[in-house]
Amino acid sequence: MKTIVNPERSEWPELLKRPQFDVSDLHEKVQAVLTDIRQTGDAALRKYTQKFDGVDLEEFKVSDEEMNAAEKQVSSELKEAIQLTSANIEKFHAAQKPEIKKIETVPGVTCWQKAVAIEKVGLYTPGGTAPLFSTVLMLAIPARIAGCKEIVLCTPPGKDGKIHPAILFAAKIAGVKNMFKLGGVQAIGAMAYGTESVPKVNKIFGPGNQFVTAAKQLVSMNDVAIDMPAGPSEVMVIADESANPAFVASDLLSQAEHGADSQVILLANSQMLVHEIREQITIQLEYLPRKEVAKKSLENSLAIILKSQQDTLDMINEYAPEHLILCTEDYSKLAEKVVNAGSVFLGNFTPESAGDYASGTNHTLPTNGWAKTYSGVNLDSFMKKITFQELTPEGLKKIGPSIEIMAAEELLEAHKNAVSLRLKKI
Ligand SMILES: NC(=O)c1ccc[n+]([C@@H]2O[C@H](COP(=O)([O-])OP(=O)(O)OC[C@H]3O[C@@H](n4cnc5c(N)ncnc54)[C@H](O)[C@@H]3O)[C@@H](O)[C@H]2O)c1
Ligand SMILES: N[C@H](CO)Cc1c[nH]c[nH+]1
Ligand SMILES: [Zn+2]
Repeated sequence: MKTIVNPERSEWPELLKRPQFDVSDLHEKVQAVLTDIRQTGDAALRKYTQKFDGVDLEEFKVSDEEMNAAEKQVSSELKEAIQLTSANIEKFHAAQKPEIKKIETVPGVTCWQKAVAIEKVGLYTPGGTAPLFSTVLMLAIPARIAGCKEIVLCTPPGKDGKIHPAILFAAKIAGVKNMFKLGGVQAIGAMAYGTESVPKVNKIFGPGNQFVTAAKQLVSMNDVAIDMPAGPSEVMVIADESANPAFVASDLLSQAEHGADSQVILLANSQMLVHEIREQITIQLEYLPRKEVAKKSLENSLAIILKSQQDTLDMINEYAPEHLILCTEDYSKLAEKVVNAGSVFLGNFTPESAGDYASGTNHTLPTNGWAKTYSGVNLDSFMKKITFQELTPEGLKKIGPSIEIMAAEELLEAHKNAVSLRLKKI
């Protein structure tokens, strides 16, 4: 992790770039796999599951026996933790249900919008290097609360053709019935086009590696909607003298351990503080099973010393982090001015892991600066809104003449007639 002191604003764009990997032929390769899946369905899924996951699968669908067997393999402590987490995710997302508000824009003209669940959704849970069963809960619980009729879940099989029991248990708790052993591009292609064994969906959700992200982008051009670009995890921590260096180090490491392509950024107000946090990183790193992954990610990462509060705020909003942790004396004031971030964590006792697992907020969040325009997954992501309107004759009399004038000016005589004919009958 390099330290940079008071960089010039002109240097910020280069400094704040996410790690770049050579993806020049990525889209071409991913497109070839997608085309094969579209044309040959399950046969292609079999071929690429063998090639990329190293396993021959006859059946992709997870059976009821597998689901039930998993329940016995999960410890009671883990089951309790999953149940507590699920209850909190449920509480937080159920509270997001929109109310129908009927608005009378002028007397006799009533308009309202109704949120309706997307009928068929596809959820992806990464499983390449870590069994992210928490992602099952983050996606499947809001999908169920929204009322999605068909929920399809894909996650990669291990070399033994099995899925981690905690992923299966989480899926069961969340009410998922249609689950498939498919990872990477195979999963995204199958859900986007449908195959003999996998149903086609209307919208695909979930994070994943560069292959998953590229496949989601490609299928979203013509075939299916997607939630957002959710790529390699990242965190930005803002610290001053009130921050606990050990806590800050643990938060930086918690996102660094996700993948070699993750990025963590520390914004501090003194060299001394950066030094203390670095010391803690060195100590804590030694105990991490994923130390090598975290070390690689720290090579993509930065400690930046900024003296001015305004610079700190501007840098947060310029970087638009997936996760933002504010460990400063005046964190409430600072939080109010944040306009670009996926999820914000306030104070010394709010670790980013709380949002990853158990507080109730969603951990599927926009990365790579997309927090400037996208929200994280929430109940709305699983719904679309239909508008309704009803006019009385009195209402049509009020707005009809304006419609006639505008339609005529746009040279759309049929539009005008639709009003004029009715006005003559009132
Ligand atoms: N932003 C978020 O909300 C969020 C949440 C959790 C995880 N993540 C990110 O998700 C990612 C998880 O990645 P992962 O790799 O562990 O799991 P993954 O499930 O995304 O990918 C595994 C799949 O990649 C495919 N694959 C591997 N090598 C390939 C190749 N050479 N060509 C084509 N396909 C190939 C395989 O089919 C495999 O099943 C990490 O980058 C992590 O940071 C992001
Ligand atoms: N931090 C990840 C999102 O960037 C989500 C996650 C899942 N498990 C642990 N963490
Ligand atoms: Zn995490």
